[in-house]
Amino acid sequence: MIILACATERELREMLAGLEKPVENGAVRVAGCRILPCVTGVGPVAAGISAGEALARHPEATGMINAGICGSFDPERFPLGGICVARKEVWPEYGVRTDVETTPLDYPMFPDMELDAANELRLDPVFCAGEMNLRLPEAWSQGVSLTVAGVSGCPGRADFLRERYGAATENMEGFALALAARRRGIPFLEIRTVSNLAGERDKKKWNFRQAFASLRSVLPMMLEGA
Ligand SMILES: O=C(O)c1cccc(C(=O)CC[C@H]2O[C@@H](n3cnc4c(=O)[nH]cnc43)[C@H](O)[C@@H]2O)c1
Repeated sequence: MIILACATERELREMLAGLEKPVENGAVRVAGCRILPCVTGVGPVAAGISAGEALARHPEATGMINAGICGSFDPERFPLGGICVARKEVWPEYGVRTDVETTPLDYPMFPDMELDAANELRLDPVFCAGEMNLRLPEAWSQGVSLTVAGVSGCPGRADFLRERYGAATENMEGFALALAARRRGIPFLEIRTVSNLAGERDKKKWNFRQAFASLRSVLPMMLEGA
């Protein structure tokens, strides 16, 4: 059974739209795959708590997908409405903050867990998709995904994060969910659709509707042939 974790009801609804889904003990069966829908709430704290609860309640979970909308640092490779796959998750706010930047703490989040850096998790989306018997279309761009509690609210912050981390996209839950899956030892995939440019405050330039519409195409493509 795969946990499908989305921050909001709306994102979850779009992910499951149009798919046949007879209910089985809270899970839904979609094209032969058992999926447990989970609304995590917005932000890394809510997501971490929700992931812990879901994994405790469902020790039989064999994988986790995090799906939702995101901001893009690179509109050429990750345009509005585009589907992107995280190949690394970074939590840039974990560390020592100066006026200039945040340097990762020497102290690990979990002393019994080795991360790639104190606040980074390398992901392996192709391998994890295979482990979950899912397709990962090659057309979906892969990039570094940042998880923040504070959404980038100006171009300067977005420019800094893009340069510092080689970041492709920004979201508010991915790192927490990836860490929970890593700790449990199950495969993890993060698939997001772009709703806005990171750091762009002009809502007329956002396109949440297009990002939600793109979410509808994600599961059917991943389940093709399943
Ligand atoms: O009020 C704002 O400035 C603002 C800017 C962007 C997004 C929001 C949201 O309420 C959405 C948060 C929700 O969606 C994901 N998301 C979407 N775009 C971004 C982003 O640019 N930076 C971080 N997270 C984003 C996020 O995962 C949340 O679940 C508000």
